[in-house]
Amino acid sequence: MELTWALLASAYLALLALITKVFYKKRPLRKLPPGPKPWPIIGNLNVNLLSSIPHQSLHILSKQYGDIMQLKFGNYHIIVASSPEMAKMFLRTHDKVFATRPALAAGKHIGYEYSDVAWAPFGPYWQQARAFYQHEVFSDRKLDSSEFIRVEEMRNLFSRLHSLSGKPVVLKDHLMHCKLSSINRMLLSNKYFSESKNEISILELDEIREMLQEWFSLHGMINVGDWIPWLSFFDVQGYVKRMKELRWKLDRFLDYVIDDHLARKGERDFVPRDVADVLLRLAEDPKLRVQLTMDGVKGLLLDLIAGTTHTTAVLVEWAVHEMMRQPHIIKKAREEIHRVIGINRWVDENDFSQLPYLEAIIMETLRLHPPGTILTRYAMEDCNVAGYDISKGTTVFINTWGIARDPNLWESPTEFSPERFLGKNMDMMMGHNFSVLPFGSGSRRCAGYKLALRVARSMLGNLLHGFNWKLPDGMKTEDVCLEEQYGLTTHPKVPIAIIMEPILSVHLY
Ligand code: HEM
Repeated sequence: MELTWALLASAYLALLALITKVFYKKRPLRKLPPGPKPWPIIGNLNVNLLSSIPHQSLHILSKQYGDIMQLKFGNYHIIVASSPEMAKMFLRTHDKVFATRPALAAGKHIGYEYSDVAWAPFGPYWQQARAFYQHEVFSDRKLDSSEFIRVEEMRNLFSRLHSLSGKPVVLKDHLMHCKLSSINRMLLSNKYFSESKNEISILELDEIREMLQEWFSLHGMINVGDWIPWLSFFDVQGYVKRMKELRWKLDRFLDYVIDDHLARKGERDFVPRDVADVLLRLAEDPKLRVQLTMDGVKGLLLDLIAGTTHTTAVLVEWAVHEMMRQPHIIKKAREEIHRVIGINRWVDENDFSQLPYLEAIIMETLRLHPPGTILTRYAMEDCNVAGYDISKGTTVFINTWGIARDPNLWESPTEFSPERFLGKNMDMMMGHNFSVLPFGSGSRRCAGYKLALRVARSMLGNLLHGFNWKLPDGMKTEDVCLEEQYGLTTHPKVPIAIIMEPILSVHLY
């Protein structure tokens, strides 16, 4: 009897061993980057990360865990890179593995089902869309031919500021107004918003400004439903509800623009006159490598409109905030401009090569206040990075804000000092020098940097050239706020109101 039991027990154990061997392959040990211990269910999505400014929290965490660290958002792995060496690993060495973005709710709802360039997954559609931008919008020829629009709109801005001289103006609103008018005319041949009660249009200026503000804010939120999918149904933070509301408003605007263009297309002797016309013609092209849908047309237009209005306005805004705290920089920059340009004309988009101090101010602003503080990537396959095993499906954050403030790389890193860039070339900001990456790097580098730089240089240059800047009575230079408001573009938390006093001849305004 005992022998039978012993035989049965041995047979059972042998069977168990066989099943285990067949069904459970031994997992090789994976080497993972260090990181804080995740909590059950939420992982490291703790209150600190959700409520604070993410690039600042990640910067602090990376000091403890190193320049490559692992977090968990819900059940998903996140890798944070915080040094030039690690940034280079993801953006250059393994660019092909990480050349896509995670599919988050913002991309679905307000990135037109991932059909704009910024959200589109790496592949033929994204390549086709970037090539379209390159040829139809950002080539030097196209940018030169639309310069007159930007010049006209900038003059309109200066004449508005001239009429408000002596009164405090919230510069941010005026910069966005100007950028919005320019880009809509460049892309759509029309502004499509009204600037006063006497004009009638599909939207008022304030409405479109608020829509774009919301677009940028929602892109910057950490939406818990993206990382804990079973919670997405409840939309606990209400972000998806806001995205859907915004999508409705965007559709109303963009459908109107598209219908207006389609109506003109029916006219005799029609020739495409703007980017929207060309996109609508492509949407009907059966030979296109990847079909372009109406959502795609809207997504591609929206990227350009939003990309231009906020980013460049935020860059100029930060420069003004920093300079108002150090008036000697304003004086030095204005002296350079008046010496080189004289006082009888405005600064052109092409004058920058003769204005090294202005260029250094823009570079220093891009270092200290990169409008996009974190670059986002997504692993398309398993990859070994710096000896660590990164699995397919991992999201990667590259904290460019933290890198550009690293005391090991930059002397007095939090100090605004344009002098550090005197004699240096803007090329170093274009993704080759991994200690300063305001436009990103690799395949997903900013598509619109050429336009951005033309606009920022002439805008900031002319604000210095044509106006004295004064703080309102009772406000001291040290009162100018440098706190950040996080979003897809991180902008000053408290917008500055300054008094702009014209200094050139009246006929120029
Ligand atoms: C100061 C101005 C600007 C800054 C600092 C800036 C910065 C950036 C950054 C950091 C990225 C992410 C790059 C990466 O992931 O490696 C980006 C992407 C992008 N930017 Fe800009 N940008 C600016 C202006 C513009 C303008 C004016 C446009 C268009 C009119 C634009 C269009 C885009 C697009 C479409 C992408 C997505 C590229 C892709 O995923 O393939 N940007 N930008």
